[in-house]
Amino acid sequence: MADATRESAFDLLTAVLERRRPLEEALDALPPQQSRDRAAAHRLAACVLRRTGTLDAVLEPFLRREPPDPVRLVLRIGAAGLLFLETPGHAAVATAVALAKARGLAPFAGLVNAVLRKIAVAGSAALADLDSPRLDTPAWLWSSWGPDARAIATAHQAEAPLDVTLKPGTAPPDGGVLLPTGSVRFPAGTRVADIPGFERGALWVQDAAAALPARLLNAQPGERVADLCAAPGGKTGQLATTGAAVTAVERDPARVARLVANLERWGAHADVITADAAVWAPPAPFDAVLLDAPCSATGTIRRHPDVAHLKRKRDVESLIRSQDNLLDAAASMLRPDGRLIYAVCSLQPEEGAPRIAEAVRKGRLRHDPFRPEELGGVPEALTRDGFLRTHPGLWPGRGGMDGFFAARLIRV
Ligand SMILES: C[S@@+](CC[C@H](N)C(=O)[O-])C[C@H]1O[C@@H](n2cnc3c(N)ncnc32)[C@H](O)[C@@H]1O
Repeated sequence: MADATRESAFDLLTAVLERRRPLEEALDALPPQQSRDRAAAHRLAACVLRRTGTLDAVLEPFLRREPPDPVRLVLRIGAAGLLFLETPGHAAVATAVALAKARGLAPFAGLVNAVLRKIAVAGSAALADLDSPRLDTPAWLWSSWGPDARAIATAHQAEAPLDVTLKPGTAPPDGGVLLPTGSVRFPAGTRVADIPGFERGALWVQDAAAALPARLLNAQPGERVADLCAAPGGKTGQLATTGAAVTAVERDPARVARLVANLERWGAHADVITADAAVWAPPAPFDAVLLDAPCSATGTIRRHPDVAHLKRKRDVESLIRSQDNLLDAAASMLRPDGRLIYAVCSLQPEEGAPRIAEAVRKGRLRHDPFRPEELGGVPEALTRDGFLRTHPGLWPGRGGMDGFFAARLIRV
């Protein structure tokens, strides 16, 4: 019998690569009988997505002709186990052969067996001389990242650590490392539910870089603050625990429900509005607005390796139109001299500085550069123009961080 983890991983990978569904969505859609192996299947599928180019390069010399896509998937799963997940050779080969049979690919079982046995014999020597960071990165992304491409792509090869944001007054939990920016970091693979304080809502999962935009807004007690595009609410939680009066705007009702449940668990209060932030008008202007705009999310590839497979260059072109619209809307919500933080979890240059230039050109906002003391914990993320630019290659000795761009604008 094929093993359930590999069958689930095969189904997850088919959903992502054939049906172009996000990996998280595919995980949620696993039938209940497969959900027991969810974590292991997720890890295996994520490894294949992270290392697809390398796995195909390793398989290449052993394939005389192009196998059907599902057979290639079985081979990638088997090779990932052998080369990256320390699966013993005989187990990786036997489970891949069984998987081929279970998924109606019995005529290819002999091929799977022969190819994987050869890779098992070669071991890590099969990886020698391969430029993995480059092989595992789509060409359009590599070229868009300029001189940082190799550092970013190298960081993408490893599983990301787990970062949490602490509610003010919470002591850093045991086992975590307090980062210079205030987030607490746990080793990759840590289950958040196992961290003391999680159950009582004293902390929530948020990458160290993702925690910076809300800090840079510097919300003060009593200020009226808006959080636009708010769900699942990591940034709303940060703002609400400053004592500011927070209004969170989110358009997707299912995600609003998650946001409300999260705020309740954290004991944080915000007025939650279900609306399109590009058209919603507040009853009175805000002192400050955080706009965490929808984006290509390429800054989260190390956590969501499916993004590198699913996003296309043309997606960025349509996203920047909605970013410009949301910036216009955010400007309209601010009082004179009110401040706006624009943030995106993207590594794509078009979603960063040019959006700020466009907003400034329209005349209602001016750029207010971040000062070095505001980014004391991560000075390397401050650009010469006064923007925040993080990427996974920063903090190489500490486990990196997600890719974020942020800028501050003032209503004139
Ligand atoms: C990057 S996520 C936001 C993450 C969130 N700020 C946090 O820190 O947890 C983007 C969110 O924006 C929402 N969204 C996208 N376009 C929107 C719009 N025009 N108005 C309101 N919400 C929007 C999406 O439904 C999604 O929940």
